[in-house]
Amino acid sequence: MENINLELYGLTPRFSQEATLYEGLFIARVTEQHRDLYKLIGERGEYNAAVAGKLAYSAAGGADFPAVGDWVMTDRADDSAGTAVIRHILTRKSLFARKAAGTAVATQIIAANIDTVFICMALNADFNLRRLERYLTVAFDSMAAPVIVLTKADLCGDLAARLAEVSAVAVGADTVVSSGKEDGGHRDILPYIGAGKTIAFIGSSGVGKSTLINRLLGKELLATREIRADDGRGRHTTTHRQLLLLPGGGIVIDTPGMRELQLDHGDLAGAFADIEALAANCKYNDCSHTQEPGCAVRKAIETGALPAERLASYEKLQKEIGYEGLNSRQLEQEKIRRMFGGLGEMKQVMRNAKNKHKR
Ligand SMILES: Nc1nc2c(ncn2[C@@H]2O[C@H](COP(=O)(O)OP(=O)(O)OP(=O)(O)O)[C@@H](O)[C@H]2O)c(=O)[nH]1
Ligand SMILES: [Zn+2]
Repeated sequence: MENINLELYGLTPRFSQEATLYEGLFIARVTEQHRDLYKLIGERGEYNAAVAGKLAYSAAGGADFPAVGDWVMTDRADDSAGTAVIRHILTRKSLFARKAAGTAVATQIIAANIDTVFICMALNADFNLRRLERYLTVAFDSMAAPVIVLTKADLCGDLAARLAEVSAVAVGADTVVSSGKEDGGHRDILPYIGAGKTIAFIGSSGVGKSTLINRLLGKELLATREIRADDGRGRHTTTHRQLLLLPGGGIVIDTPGMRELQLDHGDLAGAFADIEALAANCKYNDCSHTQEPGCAVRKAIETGALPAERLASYEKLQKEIGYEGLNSRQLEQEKIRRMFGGLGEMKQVMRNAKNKHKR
């Protein structure tokens, strides 16, 4: 019987404490998800589990389903006598979610309990400040701490200029530079990684996420682009765990969902703290920053303190989030299953959501 130190997998007193509420059940972390089947790591090692019928039945559009990174309570400590059953999900400290296709409110949880998310953007043709703003919005919404990683520094002729541009949009997030081509080219991200801390990488395809993860793992576990091209079997040909321990300490989550993360939820207030701060000085509380007198935002654009494109992308994202209104965190916390029990309650939720975005 193995004896696993779950702290290495990110177990903290806060989760242990919550687990004591469920006497007779066993705590474990989700390391892989394959449709309805989950792979978990528990005190006795890895085992397979499925979701309890009751949990599945009450799950509202996926927000109540476990995802990679979740801490869960199961009915057995291993699967030696059959697949275990997941009975509860412990309260998430962060989560990445997306709207399930074709539905208005159903949310699919992509990954949970990530401490730090590295937003990767390459310093070549991929470089796009507007996209960076969108990723920051998603990251702030998740409650994971964002760190911007500018990759492929070896392909950049004017690093200082790029850094200056990024610093104008990177409100509240650190920025580091990496180069996958150079030995130790990932050293600047190391201070953000430590034992028991869970990290993840997001960013466009091809920016070098797998390359960075392989560096951290110290081996070519993930197929990077040239390897994939060779064998023609498509991405991620090497079957790999979706939650992995790093040899130097820490846990990396890399699921297909994280890689394809759509930019549909976001916390504008976090990603656009500069605009929110300016707006606090507008003469009118509900200033739309279009033609109202005493608008501090427009004034900042006139004086050049705020780039006009930044306000434009703020407005665009605001519109996109708009009526959808509810961010993933609200969905999680308020449990839509109960919220949409009655129309009156739903209206109240919409009102709250609208007020939230007005602030
Ligand atoms: N010049 C240069 N190339 C790099 C660097 N990092 C990665 N690459 C190359 O960029 C390509 C894509 O890298 P990947 O690590 O597969 O990118 P990814 O972000 O994991 O891509 P997806 O798996 O599609 O999401 C590969 O050919 C890498 O060798 C870098 O710092 N400099
Ligand atoms: Zn204004």
